[in-house]
Amino acid sequence: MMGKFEDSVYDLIVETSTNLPGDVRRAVAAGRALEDKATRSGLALATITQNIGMAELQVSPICQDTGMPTFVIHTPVGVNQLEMKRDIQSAIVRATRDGKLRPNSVDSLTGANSGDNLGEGTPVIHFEQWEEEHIDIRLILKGGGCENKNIQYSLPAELEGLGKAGRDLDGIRKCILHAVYQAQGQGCSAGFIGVGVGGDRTSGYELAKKQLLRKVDDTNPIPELRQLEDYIMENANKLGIGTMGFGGEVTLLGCKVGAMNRLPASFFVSVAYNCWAFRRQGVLIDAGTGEIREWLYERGFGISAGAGAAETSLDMKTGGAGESGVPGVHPAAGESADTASGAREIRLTTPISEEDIRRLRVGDVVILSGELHTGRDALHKHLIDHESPVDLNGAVIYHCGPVMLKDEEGWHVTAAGPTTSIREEPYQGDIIKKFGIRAVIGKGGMGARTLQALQDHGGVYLNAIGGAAQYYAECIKKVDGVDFLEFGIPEAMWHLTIDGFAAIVTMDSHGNSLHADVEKDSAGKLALLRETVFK
Ligand SMILES: O=C(O)C[C@H](O)C(=O)O
Ligand code: SF4
Repeated sequence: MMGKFEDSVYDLIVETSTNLPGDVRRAVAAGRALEDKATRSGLALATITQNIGMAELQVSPICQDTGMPTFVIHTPVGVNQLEMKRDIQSAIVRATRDGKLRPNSVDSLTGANSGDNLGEGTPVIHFEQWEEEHIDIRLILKGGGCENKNIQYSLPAELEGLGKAGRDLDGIRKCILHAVYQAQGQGCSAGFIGVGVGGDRTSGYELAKKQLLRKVDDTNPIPELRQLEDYIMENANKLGIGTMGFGGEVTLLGCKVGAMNRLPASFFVSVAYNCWAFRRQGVLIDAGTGEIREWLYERGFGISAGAGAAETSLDMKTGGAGESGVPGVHPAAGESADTASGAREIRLTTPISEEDIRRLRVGDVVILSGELHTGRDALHKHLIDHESPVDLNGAVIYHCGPVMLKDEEGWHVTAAGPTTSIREEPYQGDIIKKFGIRAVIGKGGMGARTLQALQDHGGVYLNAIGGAAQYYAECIKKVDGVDFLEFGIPEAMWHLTIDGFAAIVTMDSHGNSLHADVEKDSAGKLALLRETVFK
């Protein structure tokens, strides 16, 4: 029975992880059309577009964080759901082995990575029955960085900048604006949000996530909610947060709101924030054979996420491998050149001297060559009271948990974008000083303690483009080694040789932080949206 079902689920997983759907690509293209090309956000969007194309072409993960696989399934009465569950699990294991999913299931008490994406609570599978003849199976791969920016409000509430949010449509409006504001660039804006109004704390979030299954360009059948969605789409972009929190015109690409009944005492507004790498797809499956009958969202093939005109991504600008994959010519080492956006472009090779670092300013584009070392949560915690296995003097630490595959020749990088840096805020400043690190690469920015350490010691924070996992994987030329593989593949310390790795200085050694500036500026803009809109 259903002999092809496992293959069909495997195909759905690969498609979801590697080929961004048509409606999402069109939303990214619409965003690009609104953004000034010659800005940091314009560059970031161009890089994102390039990455979407590379992932499709190479059938490789769009982002290295392939998220928590979440299936929403409708089956005809009488279909064996236990058998389906086993097939889904084996498709997940196969997709992980093939590098289409990163091993992402971690034991919460021991920290052990199961290695195959199976474990207590993973994957998430919601079954429901229906009286149709086919099986409808939808999959969302939502990464941890944007999941961390989900937020739930309990009304009435007092919201920063917006004042009182009551139990009415205007109160909901304020919650949604606040949700976009508090995410800043950390969930890899420009994002998509699903909002659940009502329910309890659990069903409210479920409703919010279900909104993410709607097509980006659909219209809400409930008039008040349609109005609210339109209002949010128009006004959230006035916050000026921009792509990756770089500041700019485009912060939100989609907003979908649903409502359900609540208890008299509770009024929850639950917001599910999804990054631009909005990976969800679905298939209609023949309940007899298990074969795919139909894709439920337009597939991405041939749909440009670009705005049409030929524009410059970080990569093309710096003369690296462009969309054609043809490497260009880099300026000589250490040479700086001015670019169309007015940003200075500076080439550095590791190890980096204090003098070179002190010359960098917020807004500079740095093109790195040499070696870098990945490190995220487990490593930072470890380094606080242990020595490093390699010399980190003048070194570059990359907040990254890559997708890696091993064959006879050794390890290969399959996807390697940055992770959210703010999680390392409690450790980073001390670690920079203890080991003499000169540059930290990540995304979303860091806080006051790190900024102080950068100033005291002579260091910079470089913001890479979140989700651009194929783009960065191409800059990694060699895997030199690995330490702490026992932390699991994403958390291990990978030693990598890079060439032409481009990122933007967003915190420098002179006390400047673009993140602090954008946050302050957007707080001011949020307060302008305080007046009641829905009476
Ligand atoms: O885990 C990762 O690699 C990235 C994560 O999704 C993040 O946005 O921080
Ligand atoms: S790194 Fe960014 S794009 Fe990737 S899952 Fe995290 S939030 Fe999404």
